[in-house]
Amino acid sequence: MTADVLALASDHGALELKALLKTHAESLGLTVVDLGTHGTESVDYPDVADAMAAALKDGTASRGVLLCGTGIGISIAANRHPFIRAALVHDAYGARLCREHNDANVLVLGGRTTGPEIAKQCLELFLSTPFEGGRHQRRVDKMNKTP
Ligand SMILES: O=C[C@H](O)[C@H](O)[C@H](O)COP(=O)(O)O
Repeated sequence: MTADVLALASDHGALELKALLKTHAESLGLTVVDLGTHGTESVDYPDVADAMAAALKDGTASRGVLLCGTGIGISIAANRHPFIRAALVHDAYGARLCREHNDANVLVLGGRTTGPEIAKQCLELFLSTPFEGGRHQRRVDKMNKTP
C-alpha cells in the first residue's frame, strides 16, 4: 500500500473538475495518479469505477476521488466492490462526516452538480479528517461482512 498516493478518475461528465482537483491535490503535496478519462469522448462510469477499484486493490493508491456528472452512477458502481466505501458528497459537512463516521476511502463528487470551490473544500476535508472509530468501527465492520 502506498500511503500518500491519491487516485483520481472521472467519466466525460467531470473532466474539468478532475483536472482542477488534480492540481489542487498536488498543491497540497500529494502524489496523484490520474486514471482517466483523458478526453471528451463519452465513456461508461462503471468502467471508471472498476479502474479505481483495481488501483486501490493493487496498492497503486491508498485513497481515491471518483467523479461523474452527478456522482450517483459512479458511487453505485464503486460500492459494488467490497473494499470500497465511496461517499457521494455535496458539502463540507458530508466530506467531514464521511471520514469521521464512515471511514470512506473514496470521495465522490459530481462534475455537473458541485462547483470548484466546494469541491476543493470537500477534497481537503476528505484528506485531512481522521476516522473516529469507536461505535463507527462496529458499523464499518458490519458493512465489511458479506450480507
Ligand atoms: O450517474 C451518472 C453520471 O452522472 C454520468 O456522468 C451521466 O449519466 C452521463 O450522461 P451523458 O452520457 O448524457 O453525458
